[in-house]
Amino acid sequence: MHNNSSSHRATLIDGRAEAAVLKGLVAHEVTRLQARGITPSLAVVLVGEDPASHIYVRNKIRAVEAVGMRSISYRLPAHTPQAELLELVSSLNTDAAVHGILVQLPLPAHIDRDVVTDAITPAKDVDGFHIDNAGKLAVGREDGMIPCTAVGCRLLLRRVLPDLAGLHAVIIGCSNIVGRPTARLLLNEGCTVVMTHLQSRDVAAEARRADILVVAAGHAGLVRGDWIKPGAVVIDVGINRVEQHDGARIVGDVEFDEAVLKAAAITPVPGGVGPMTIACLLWNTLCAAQGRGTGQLPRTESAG
Ligand SMILES: Nc1nc2c(c(=O)[nH]1)N[C@@H](CN(C=O)c1ccc(C(=O)N[C@@H](CCC(=O)O)C(=O)O)cc1)CN2
Ligand SMILES: [Mg+2]
Repeated sequence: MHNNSSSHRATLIDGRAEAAVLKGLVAHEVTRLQARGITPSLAVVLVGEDPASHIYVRNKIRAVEAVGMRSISYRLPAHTPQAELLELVSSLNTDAAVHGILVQLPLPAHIDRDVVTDAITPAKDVDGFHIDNAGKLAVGREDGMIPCTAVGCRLLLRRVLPDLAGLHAVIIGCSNIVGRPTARLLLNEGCTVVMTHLQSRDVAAEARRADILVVAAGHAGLVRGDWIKPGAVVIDVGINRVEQHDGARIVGDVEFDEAVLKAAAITPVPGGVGPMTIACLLWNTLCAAQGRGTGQLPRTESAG
């Protein structure tokens, strides 16, 4: 995938179309489970008033219900004591009618995120953040729950690169939600993976070596066109709200207008990774109801 001509524009990787294909697959499987008297159920817990979190939670609940699953939502005030949140998690763990449990992040500062995620029964941990699930992925196992955004990134990459083995993948940003699990999945695919972060000496130089560049730094416009090797595939995980003269706009971490002239393929923001995160959450909830981890997603026919 190499193109240097000045008229070149990258292929857009359509996350909405890809997500629709996956949602269709989940909806079909939900029908089969319902025929056996099982309705997959997801408990969604939101603590506090973060406006973006409210939107994400609302979108997740809609998506859950659109594929025929059940959602149970809990909205707790920002001052909720950690012990109270842990009690709720504990009651959801023992409720046989609840298959998946999701605690929306970020949590208020007085709550220890790790304590809460580790309180969720690993088999119901549809975010894949529990230390048992993270640990499985860290040692190359994919029989646990795998974080939704990472699974989504891999699916989008596979759409344009059927064989990832041997490719040089550079990840910018090493969060437990995105960067680290995505690195693990790409390592499992046979990529050479470089993980970069705030302390990395020369992130641009690392990025320029990438066949696959995954950017999850949370920094609008961080990646410029000259950071991208011609023909690279760019996955932009960033979601940044920027104010402009004509109102607010959502942009990624990649300077899209520059990158589109260099990359072979790129995910847009919005409409790239974001919709896949939600579709993969539905898949994980289905898997939890089936009593198994995320597993391998079937290779779907082209979405677009
Ligand atoms: N418990 C979790 N918390 C958080 C996660 C997570 O996976 N589990 N990820 C993010 C937020 N997130 C889901 O929770 C999320 C963010 C954005 C999108 C999305 O579809 N974005 C749109 C554009 C955004 C917009 O228009 O506002 C897109 O990219 O097209 C989905 C999910 C942090 N917290
Ligand atoms: Mg997106």
